[in-house]
Amino acid sequence: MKTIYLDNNATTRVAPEVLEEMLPYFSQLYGNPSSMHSFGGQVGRKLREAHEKMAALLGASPDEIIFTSCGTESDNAAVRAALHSNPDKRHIVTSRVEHPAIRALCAHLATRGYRVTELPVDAEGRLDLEQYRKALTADTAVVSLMWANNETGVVFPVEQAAEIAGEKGIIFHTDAVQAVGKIPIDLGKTAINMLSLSGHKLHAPKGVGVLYVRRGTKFSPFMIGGHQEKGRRGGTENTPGIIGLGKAAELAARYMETENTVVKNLRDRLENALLARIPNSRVNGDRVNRLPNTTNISFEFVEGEGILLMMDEFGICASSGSACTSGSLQPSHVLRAMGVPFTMAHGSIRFSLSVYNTDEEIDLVVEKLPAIIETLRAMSPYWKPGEGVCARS
Ligand SMILES: Cc1ncc(COP(=O)(O)O)c(C=O)c1O
Ligand code: FES
Repeated sequence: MKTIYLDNNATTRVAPEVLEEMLPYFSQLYGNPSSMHSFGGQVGRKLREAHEKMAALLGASPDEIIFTSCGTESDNAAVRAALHSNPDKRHIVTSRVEHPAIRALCAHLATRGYRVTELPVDAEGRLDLEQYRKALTADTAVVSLMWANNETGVVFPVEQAAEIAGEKGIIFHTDAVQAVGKIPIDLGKTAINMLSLSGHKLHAPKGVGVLYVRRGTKFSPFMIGGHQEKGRRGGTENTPGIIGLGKAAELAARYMETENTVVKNLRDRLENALLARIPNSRVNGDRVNRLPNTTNISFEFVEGEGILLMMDEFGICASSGSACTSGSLQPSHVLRAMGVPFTMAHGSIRFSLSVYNTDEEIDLVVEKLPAIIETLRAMSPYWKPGEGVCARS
């Protein structure tokens, strides 16, 4: 059975060009990039090239790019560095819809004497910039707001938010793991101090990420050790991964327009067809300020897990916005923050596309899903439109 992969916000396929670029660095060119000999030196040159390619994608300069092990490490390193360089300040501003890499970190810091403000979002998942401005105080050390939400694709106005923080001398970090490669980013034109991204969301392999640190922003390393990454991230580099992510950055720049035309059209076609064919369905999140590849759709009175299992039988991969898998009967914190009613939140599915998806794949999902929802609703004693009771709540 062919896999129809519509779960690209979870992880992406390594692009064939990326794999090809990486392969020699496992077996033939395995030298240590820090070695004095030319065998290692040639790998060091290739790493510098990866910094340049990543910098070009982000509108940064190569010495502002630090390669890390993942998005989570970049997020942790950024927030901790900001707190370290502001030892007298104890306040962190973030939002209710951040990825656990920030949310759980802030919850941890709250147990270590920091005060955390989690800004709310409206029903469309949007941030109120006035409320944000008011949350910033003389005690605020760092703001961390995601550029785009992994569950809904909603894009936050981080450039404006960074300006506002900058005016008050507050360090601004953004988790751009889902945004990079999908929307144009030109960091040279913004006041953003730090930005995180992850290779595996960008058609590079898992286990490599980037932390951008603006020149002039104080930074103390999270990983203390050797002099790698100019002393800002100790540890022998994941050379194939970094070289792969450099190549992926080059490809992302090339595919940016395709993401915003071809992929966006496929996403819109999928979304519109499902909404038209399936009653009691709706899109979660702002449909205007949204990533071009993501749609989060709720199918009322059914469980997301049931939909995923039935789609799996046709090889269709997507994600559910409910949290039963984590042992909780609560739907995702993102949908709860948006106030999505339980009957809707429990049946929410995230489809996230990539440049590798085709018209035929979208046609198949549009053909199969209405019957799946109908089957599940027929099994649910609560499928009485208008009355709104979740099958398991
Ligand atoms: C918004 C966001 N931040 C951070 C991460 C974590 O990235 P990684 O898996 O590379 O640690 C993810 C991955 O799901 C994400 O979507
Ligand atoms: S999300 Fe599983 S019980 Fe509602």
